[in-house]
Amino acid sequence: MEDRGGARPARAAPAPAGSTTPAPVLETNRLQLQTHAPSGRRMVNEYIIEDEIGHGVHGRVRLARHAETGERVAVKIVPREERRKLGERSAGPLAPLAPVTDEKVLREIAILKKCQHPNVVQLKEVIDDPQSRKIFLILEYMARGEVHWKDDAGRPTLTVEETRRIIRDVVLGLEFLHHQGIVHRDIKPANLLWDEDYNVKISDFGVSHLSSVSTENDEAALAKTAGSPAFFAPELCLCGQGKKGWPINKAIDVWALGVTLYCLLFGHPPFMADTEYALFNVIPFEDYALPATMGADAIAVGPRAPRFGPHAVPEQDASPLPTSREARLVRDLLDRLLEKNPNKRITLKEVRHHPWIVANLDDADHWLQQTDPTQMPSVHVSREEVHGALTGLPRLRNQLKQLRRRLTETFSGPRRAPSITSDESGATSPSSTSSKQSLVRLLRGGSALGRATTLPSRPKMPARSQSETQPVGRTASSGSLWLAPGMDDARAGAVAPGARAAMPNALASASLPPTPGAQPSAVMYAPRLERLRLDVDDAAQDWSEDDDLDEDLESRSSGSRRSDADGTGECAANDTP
Ligand SMILES: Nc1ncnc2c1ncn2[C@@H]1O[C@H](COP(=O)(O)OP(=O)(O)OP(=O)(O)O)[C@@H](O)[C@H]1O
Repeated sequence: MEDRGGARPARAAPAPAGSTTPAPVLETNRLQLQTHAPSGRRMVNEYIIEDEIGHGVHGRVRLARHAETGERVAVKIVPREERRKLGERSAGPLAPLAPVTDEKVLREIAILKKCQHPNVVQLKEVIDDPQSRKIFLILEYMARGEVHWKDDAGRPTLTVEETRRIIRDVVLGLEFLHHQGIVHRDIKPANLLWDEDYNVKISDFGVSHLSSVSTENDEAALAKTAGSPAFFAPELCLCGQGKKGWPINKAIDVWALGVTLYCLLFGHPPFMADTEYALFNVIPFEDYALPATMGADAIAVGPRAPRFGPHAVPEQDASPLPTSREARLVRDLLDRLLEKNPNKRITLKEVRHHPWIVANLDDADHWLQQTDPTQMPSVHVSREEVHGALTGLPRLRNQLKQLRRRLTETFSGPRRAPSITSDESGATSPSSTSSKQSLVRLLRGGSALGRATTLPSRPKMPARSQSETQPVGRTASSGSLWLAPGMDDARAGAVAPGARAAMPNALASASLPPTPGAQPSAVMYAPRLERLRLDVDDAAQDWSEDDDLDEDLESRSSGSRRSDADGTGECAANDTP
């Protein structure tokens, strides 16, 4: 793996916001684990799993490579929680546990799907197999990892110009998020990742807030302390002490941006204390000090003692500050970002226009125009989309209900039974066994039903093995109009014309209007209809009741299970990464 830190060479000009065509986020409902024969590494669907990059509260992040295209991605492996299923409480402690996806993870996925911006880490695919205990988030790989901003001695490692570029990128990403109604809530250097070309992107939406999906009012949700205390805004600290007053809104991210700017310039945060409690009393009430110089290039900016609070130095006693334009501008920006009162704090739009931010740009006006988030389409994520962010059993049950209703309507609704006709290939209705297989396949394909004709074109994916009896179901969501699973149940139940080709013959022909002149035998037909209904019930049973699906998954995919040393949860026969 290449160097993920170190010196930062000049980089290519970043793509302006909104200039890239958003790639659709793939939703894959089927996990296939196998061994990549040439390397002996494990594969998760098309991705060859390589080294661990890091891990957070929710799981590990592994580097991976697409087997066909060679593209590198980061795979965030998130375990589901195991919980007792509803309705099985009475069965006692021995009742099997069901994998449940953490609400936070669902929210992170829903938010990431919405965020297609050059300065936000891009989600490419979600592999969510209801049979697996893990969810796999395929993210754009940020080759140079976290932004490195201080050395072991706590000195800044970035020059002032490098800091400006980083902050510029963060401002664009953050302004875009706010424009989408998302408050990140954990802006700090550790959540800023560098790509190969040293473009900075915002990552980690684990505690982010999206007002359109929140079940409580925005302020109450935002007031819950989340993130890192050193980056907490004064209004959050006061609220934590039970003192209300200032509103809690997206301005908390602007404050955290100010703390981040300070960290990058000076190698330490502006407010420090021995305990979290003490820190909560410093942040709202004390001014910050300025060191003598900023950046690795040690540009004069101070020193300046706090102007208010217990350590304040009266103005007449303070020594004059350096007057370079750079120093004046950066001090002005810091003061306005680290304004205690959120009502008076600078807005992100003002930050983007601030002379320190636009300094040294070839054409500041053009850049400002290109990076205006109000010129980008706004997308809406509903509460349903968060819960439908993944393929869950509730959605599957819904689809089954829809399918059953359709079958019932089709077969027993009309007085005249539909014709049993041959399809284009000359095949007639399938036998009950094959219809069951087809039906199960259809159901396991999940959202393929009714979606096939609505999908935008997708990136080329490698062909799957023909022997695979349960194909990976895929859907894609378009750049700004989301067709998130579960979002539109009516659509899931409707059979689009193009989707018929993928349906079992009996279902396809049954959903077509009766063929004139055909003479079906009601007597011959009735048992078949009954059989199909039973098949639907069987399939529902398979998917909602079977708790030992992980074993099934393993045996299907890779043979014997070994350890979970790689964090993927499921192991291929060859266990060596
Ligand atoms: N897309 C990515 N490309 C490269 N490295 C990444 C990527 N995403 C995460 N990482 C690395 O993996 C580490 C863990 O990331 P992750 O988001 O899981 O943890 P975290 O920041 O602690 O978040 P959480 O609190 O949600 O667990 C990060 O510190 C980062 O260095």
